[in-house]
Amino acid sequence: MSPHPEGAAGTPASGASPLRVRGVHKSYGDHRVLSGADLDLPPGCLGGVVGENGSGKSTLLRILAGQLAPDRGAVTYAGRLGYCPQHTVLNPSFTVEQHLRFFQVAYDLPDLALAHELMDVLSFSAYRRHRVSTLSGGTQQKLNLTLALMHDPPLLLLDEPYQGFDWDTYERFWDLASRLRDRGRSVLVVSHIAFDTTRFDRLWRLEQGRPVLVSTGGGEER
Ligand SMILES: Nc1ncnc2c1ncn2[C@@H]1O[C@H](COP(=O)(O)OP(=O)(O)OP(=O)(O)O)[C@@H](O)[C@H]1O
Repeated sequence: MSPHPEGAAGTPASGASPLRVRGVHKSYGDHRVLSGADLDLPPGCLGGVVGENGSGKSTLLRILAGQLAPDRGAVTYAGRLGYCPQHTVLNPSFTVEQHLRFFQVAYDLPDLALAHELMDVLSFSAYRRHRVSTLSGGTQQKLNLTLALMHDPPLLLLDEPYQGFDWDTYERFWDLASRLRDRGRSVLVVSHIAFDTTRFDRLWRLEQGRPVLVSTGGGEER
């Protein structure tokens, strides 16, 4: 069943959890990657999914974002989502500002006030008129993240969002994620790195095709 913004199979998402995942299975040919994944992300929760390389984190996130259909299972969520994919999907010939304009139209936004604020927070406003092909990998990732956040969706799915960030930007990313959480947004961050786990309200480890809840609140790992 493919994800649907108003709930799987047209069933409006109900209850406190804007993201509800039930029994998601996914195989690539004979290679089983997800085997009955369940996950709930409430409002105002900063969640993390960690796991080894190849454990299926990106597959799970792509299914949650609606980019990939599961073989079986249901994903429901309420409202819009912001998805920051692992690999940037940017056009090298266009400038940063042109990307923002395209996404402004796609998201039907009256202005770019939030996008410009995010650029300030991530400190890359100086590159507004630069073409993507001239930007460093870290700056491209800042744009990738800005494009996912600029419409202020209630649910954010971020796949390795701090790749290539320097330490200051990495810290700023966490401040931003915490502020979004404090404003009631649900944020799910995927990472192959299991350090900094105390930053999460809920942490899952992807093991044998299923997210196993290893900590809730305060990052106390089981
Ligand atoms: N399109 C595809 N076709 C076939 N196999 C795939 C495809 N996409 C992913 N896989 C395989 O599925 C498994 C899970 O991949 P996935 O990218 O979801 O893992 P991951 O946990 O995100 O890995 P990483 O930490 O390296 O990003 C891997 O063995 C990968 O090779």
